[in-house]
Amino acid sequence: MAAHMDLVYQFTDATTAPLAQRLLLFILPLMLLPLLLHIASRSPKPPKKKPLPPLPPALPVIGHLLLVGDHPHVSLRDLAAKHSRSGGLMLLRLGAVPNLVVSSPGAARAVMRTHDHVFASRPASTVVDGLVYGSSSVAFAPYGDYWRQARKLVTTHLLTVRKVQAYHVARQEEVRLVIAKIREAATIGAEVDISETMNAFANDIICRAVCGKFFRAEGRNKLFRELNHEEYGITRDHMKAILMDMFEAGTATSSLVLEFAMVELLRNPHLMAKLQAEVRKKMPKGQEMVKEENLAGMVYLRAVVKETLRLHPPVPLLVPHRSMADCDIDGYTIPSGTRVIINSWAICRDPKSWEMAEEFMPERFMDGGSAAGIDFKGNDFQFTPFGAGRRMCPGVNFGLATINIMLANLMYCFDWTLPGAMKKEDINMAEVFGLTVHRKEKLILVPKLHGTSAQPMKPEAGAIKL
Ligand code: HEM
Repeated sequence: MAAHMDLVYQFTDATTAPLAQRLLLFILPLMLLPLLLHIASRSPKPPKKKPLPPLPPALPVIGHLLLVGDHPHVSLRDLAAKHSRSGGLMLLRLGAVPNLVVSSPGAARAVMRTHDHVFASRPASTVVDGLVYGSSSVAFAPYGDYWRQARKLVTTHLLTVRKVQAYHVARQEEVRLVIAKIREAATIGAEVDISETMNAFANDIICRAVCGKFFRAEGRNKLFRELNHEEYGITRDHMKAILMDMFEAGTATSSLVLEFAMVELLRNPHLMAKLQAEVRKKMPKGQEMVKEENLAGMVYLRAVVKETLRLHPPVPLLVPHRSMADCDIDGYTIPSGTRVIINSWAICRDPKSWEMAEEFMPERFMDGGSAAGIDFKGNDFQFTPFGAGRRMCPGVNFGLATINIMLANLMYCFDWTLPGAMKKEDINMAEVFGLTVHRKEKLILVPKLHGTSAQPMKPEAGAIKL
């Protein structure tokens, strides 16, 4: 009994029974544990944050900057193949900025369709600010009221299907001027600088639409005069920025497609012959030039243009997007403010989506072909040369009208060869990367008038600049 009392004493008297105190401290939590566990299991858990997309190993400060070479679309494709799960999402730190790289149709759909409202902004860039009146152009403006008004202005006044059709006379006139100059070159056996000629042509087409017929001669400014900037709640400077944007966005893109189409057709003479046969067959006898109303039945022409856009999308990484809120995709968290690079070039060449992906094969888009139903209208995420969603290119119809009529006429009026002893294997396909990707070397070709056996008047060296 005395021993028992000793024990009780030891537990209760803090000064004289330290062993009992320590035992109590040990046993009490054990006794309370079931109760604590029960309470914890009933209280709401904070949501578990999803992980960031995979990042390749990075260097301090510069992050992944050195991993991106002279051809970012190519290095980003290779990095994504190595580091992202099924090639979809990967995070790169380029300097201080986190960049989400999108490299699969599924991830592109998530960014430009499912979460389009989150990713529809543009990152700020001081370079762009200097160039185009402080990001006030349509292409670089952040998402918001200003962008909405600016986009509405260009679509309603310049780029609707009806407006684009209304310019067909101007387009036909510009095509006629180019064809006349190439005819001159063909007659004297001169070479033609196709790169330069197509660029000037695309620029003149935009000029006619934006500035009116007499812009060059009289400095008049048709659309500037027509547009009431107050109606859109924007300043005159903004209006200038928006219309200048049309030259930037519309010239290089359309002319590059024409140039790459010609390069691919020269590299594949049997396809050029097939296209020429279609265009020449569909034309009424004796007509001097292809007109827009003749284009309707030219299905192979459309397939050639599509295939050119697939292998050579002029804007291979689209224009960067920016997220405006945290967003979960495919089990990853994408933090607000992330810059988004969509590698449309890589997706357009991915063998998982395309049969013989690296081959120029317009037949894939024809009836019965492996990509027969696929289009670039923003619904097929394996093929987005114009982007998709809110930021999709509003100039699709304008660009295609320019490309189709010119390519049809180049095929109808001339036969084409490479200069001198150059063989198709000698064509240099090296590219230079910018916002658009262009060929390192200019495309110089020799035209021969179709349907004439007459020899050129006198062979002449040097390319004609139109
Ligand atoms: C073959 C020709 C063309 C191609 C391949 C092309 C491609 C593109 C691409 C990839 C974008 C960015 C889409 C995105 O960020 O997701 C874009 C934006 C844009 N394009 Fe085009 N484009 C072409 C022709 C044109 C033409 C002819 C015009 C106008 C005359 C034009 C005006 C614009 C504008 C204003 C934007 C900015 C849209 C915005 O940010 O809301 N484009 N284009």
